Amino acid sequence: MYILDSEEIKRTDLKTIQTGIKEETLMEQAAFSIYQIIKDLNPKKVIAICGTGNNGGDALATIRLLKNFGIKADAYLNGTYEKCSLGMKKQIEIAKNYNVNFVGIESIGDYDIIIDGLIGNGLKGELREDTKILIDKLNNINCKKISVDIPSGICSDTGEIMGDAFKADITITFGYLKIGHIMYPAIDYIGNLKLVELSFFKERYTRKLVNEEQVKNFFPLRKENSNKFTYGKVCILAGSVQYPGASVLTALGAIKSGAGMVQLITPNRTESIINIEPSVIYRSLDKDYFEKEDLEIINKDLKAANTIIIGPGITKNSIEFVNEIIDNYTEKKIILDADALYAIKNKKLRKNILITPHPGEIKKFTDQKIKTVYEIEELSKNLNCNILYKNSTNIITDSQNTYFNVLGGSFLSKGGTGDLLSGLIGGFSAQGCNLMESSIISTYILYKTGRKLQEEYTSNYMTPILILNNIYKTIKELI
Ligand SMILES: NC(=O)C1=CN([C@@H]2O[C@H](COP(=O)(O)OP(=O)(O)OC[C@H]3O[C@@H](n4cnc5c(N)ncnc54)[C@H](O)[C@@H]3O)[C@@H](O)[C@H]2O)[C@@H](O)CC1
Ligand SMILES: [K+]
Repeated sequence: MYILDSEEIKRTDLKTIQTGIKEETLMEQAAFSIYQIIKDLNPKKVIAICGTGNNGGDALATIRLLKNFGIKADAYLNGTYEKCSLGMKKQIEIAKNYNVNFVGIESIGDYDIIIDGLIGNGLKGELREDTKILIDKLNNINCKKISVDIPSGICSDTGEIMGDAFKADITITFGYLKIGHIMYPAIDYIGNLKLVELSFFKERYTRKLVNEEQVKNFFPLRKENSNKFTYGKVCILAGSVQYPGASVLTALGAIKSGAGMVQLITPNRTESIINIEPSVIYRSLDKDYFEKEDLEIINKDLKAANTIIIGPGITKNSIEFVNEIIDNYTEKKIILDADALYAIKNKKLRKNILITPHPGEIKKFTDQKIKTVYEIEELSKNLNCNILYKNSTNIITDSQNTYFNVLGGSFLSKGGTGDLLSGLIGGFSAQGCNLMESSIISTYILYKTGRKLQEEYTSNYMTPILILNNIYKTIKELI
């Protein structure tokens, strides 16, 4: 499923109109879908709060339909006729022909459903003071709230709250989801999100939502006629005397993803991995941290792998070591996680490298302020590598194509989940998936499993190991 920004939506609208489908046809389709959703709620009295743009037009057309089909429905126009868009002016004319009642601001508390048609895709900058006051008033009315397209006050491109925002129980949008629908803090204002189709001219776009169908397409299937070499080798450079557990979680993630061989190399002694999972090929360098000169000792191990994971638990002491890995193993797929990210400051990377920062880790390698999907895509372009940005909504990008994963939740907010995720990504990469595909599959499996378990175990009780031990249930749904 494609995710569009406000410009792409406008372009789609224009292209559709250029094919010969009129704007009012699209508006009527939008209104009819909203009408059907509202009708099923059995309302007694509905009011639409209409702005002067086409968002107001959708809301007003809905009121006209409700009234025409016997439901009490009025409208409030926030502005003057003169200020209205052509589409909205037309809707006002039609509404008058249907005797729609336009009420004053003093009456808007008397309804059991409020339709928010103030501002949609046309929001520009921070909300005007008078609009903020109106939205605050609406938010304090106790009734069911429905937003047309996107709650007024939310930026369609980022999901930011531009001063204030209408708090909806249901948001009904058209044709495509927008970036603003799937990012925090907007998600807290959107309520139940419903997507309805319009006769839009369909095209290909560069941003998509991660869903089961996609993951099934990328998932590496296994053949009966195969051996361990069929599924690749991943070499993990992780851990330190300070963080011994991180390496264990990474290795377990890699092995349970289906990689043919998983080698774990730690500076410190973490022999316990053998007791937990004897199939892991384990090697300790018997020291506190990785250092540059260790490369000679482990060169053969790294050469034998197709994927290298480096970073979980290594600490800042190993920056030079990480740099050597990046510079000397250019033909390998490399996943740089956690403290390995310190090494990439001012470095040009490669297309076969993935970095996996969470918001707090961005400052390990750039002073740039990174928040929006545009900034992440730009960062990917500048660094010349793939990025998995681990925020509440995950963003996975190679700068050309971007995927959003919205399945995460508070069950992930625990130390160790990131280590496990790196292991899974490395494991799928070893099996032949590219780093984007591996990130998409791994985040999907981990988050979907966590989401299901959370219902039984609660988010508090969840641990990375609990999720890992159950990922087979999600994998079964994919193969
Ligand atoms: N293909 C499409 O794009 C379609 C769009 N439709 C509707 O049209 C909407 C877009 O319509 P428009 O482009 O006319 O724009 P909107 O109606 O979304 O926004 C314009 C309105 O917002 C107000 N506004 C903008 N910035 C503001 C600010 N900072 N503070 C206070 N008020 C502000 C303007 O004064 C005006 O009243 C969509 O959200 C959707 O509801 C539908 O009719 C169906 C088809
Ligand atoms: K709206």
